[in-house]
Amino acid sequence: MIVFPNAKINIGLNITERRPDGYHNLETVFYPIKINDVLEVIEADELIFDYSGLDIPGDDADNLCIKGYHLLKKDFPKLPAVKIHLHKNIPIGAGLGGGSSDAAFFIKLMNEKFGLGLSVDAMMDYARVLGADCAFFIESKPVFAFDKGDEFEAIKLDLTAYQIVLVMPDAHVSTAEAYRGVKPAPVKESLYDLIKTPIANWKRHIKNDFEGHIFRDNPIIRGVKAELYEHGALYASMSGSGASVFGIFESTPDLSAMEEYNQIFYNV
Ligand SMILES: C[C@@](CO)(OP(=O)(O)O)[C@H](O)COP(=O)(O)OP(=O)(O)OC[C@H]1O[C@@H](n2ccc(N)nc2=O)[C@H](O)[C@@H]1O
Ligand SMILES: Nc1ncnc2c1ncn2[C@@H]1O[C@H](COP(=O)(O)OP(=O)(O)O)[C@@H](O)[C@H]1O
Repeated sequence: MIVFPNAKINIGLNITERRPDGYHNLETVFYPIKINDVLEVIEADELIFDYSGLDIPGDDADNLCIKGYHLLKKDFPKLPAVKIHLHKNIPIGAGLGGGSSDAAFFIKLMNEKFGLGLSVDAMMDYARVLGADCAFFIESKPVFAFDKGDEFEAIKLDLTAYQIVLVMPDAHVSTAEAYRGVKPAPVKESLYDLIKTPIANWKRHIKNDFEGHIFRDNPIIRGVKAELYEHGALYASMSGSGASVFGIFESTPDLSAMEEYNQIFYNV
C-alpha cells in the first residue's frame, strides 16, 4: 500500500507560556500544502526501513515511521513485520512537519492495511505520542491548534483561490533550539479571530513568534521573507520553527532571481 504524506505551513504562531513539562503552550493555524513524500508498506519477514530522496539525519531506527510501528506493536502484538520504503521529498528541518506527517500517514496506513479498527481520535492519540504536530496529519485539514499544538478546532480556511509559494533557503533550524530562544507572552489578539479577517489584514496582525530570534541569527531567512513581499506577496511568513518561508500571492510571481540560492515550490 502506498500513501503520500503531505507537508503543512503555520499561519501565525503565538507562543503563550512555558509548561511545567518543558513544552510550550501555543496557538497556531495549520494549513496543509501540496508537497508530499511517498510511503510504501508491504508485509515482510522482518521489520525493514529504507529510504530514497533527501538525506534524513539520524539513525534509521529513530525514524518516526519505525517509532510508529513499535508504538502500534505494543498494543497489537500480532501485527506482522513490514518493509517500509520512504521517498523523502519534504524539506527537513524546515518547519513543514514532514517527519510528523510520515508517522501519521504510517499509522493510518497500518490501520487500513491490517484492519486495526482505530477511530480517528484513537489514531490521533497514537500520533500525539510521537510529536506535538503529528496528530494534525491524521486528518490534515485546516485547524486552529492550541495547547502543545496538538489540540485542534476545525476552521473554514480555503486559500485555493491564491497561489502559495514555499521557499526553502540553504539554512536549517532545530525545533528544540527554536523554542529555547523564544520568550513566551500572552496573546493580545487571538489568532482564532484574526484568521477570519481578510488576508490584506494579516501582514499587520498575524505573526510568528519564532521569527524574532531566528531572523536575528539567520539574516538569509529574514531576507527571503522580505523578497517575497517585494515580489507582491499579500502575506509572507516563516513556517513553524523555520527555515522555510511561504508567500501567499494573488497570482504566480516570477521568483527566478531567487532560484539560484533557494529551492522554490510553486502552487503548493
Ligand atoms: C514548531 C512546530 C510548530 O508547528 O512545528 P515545526 O516547526 O517543528 O514543524 C511544532 O510546535 C513542533 O512540533 P513537533 O516537531 O512535533 O515537536 P516535538 O517533536 O514534539 O518536540 C520537539 C521539541 O520542541 C519543543 N516543543 C515542541 C512543541 C511545543 N508545544 N513546545 C515545545 O517546547 C520541545 O523542546 C521538544 O523537545
Ligand atoms: N520520516 C522522517 N522524515 C524527516 N525527518 C525525520 C523522520 N523521522 C525522524 N526524523 C528526524 O526529525 C527531524 C526533524 O524533521 P522534520 O519533521 O522534517 O522537521 P520539522 O520539525 O522542521 O518539521 C530530522 O532532523 C530527523 O532527524
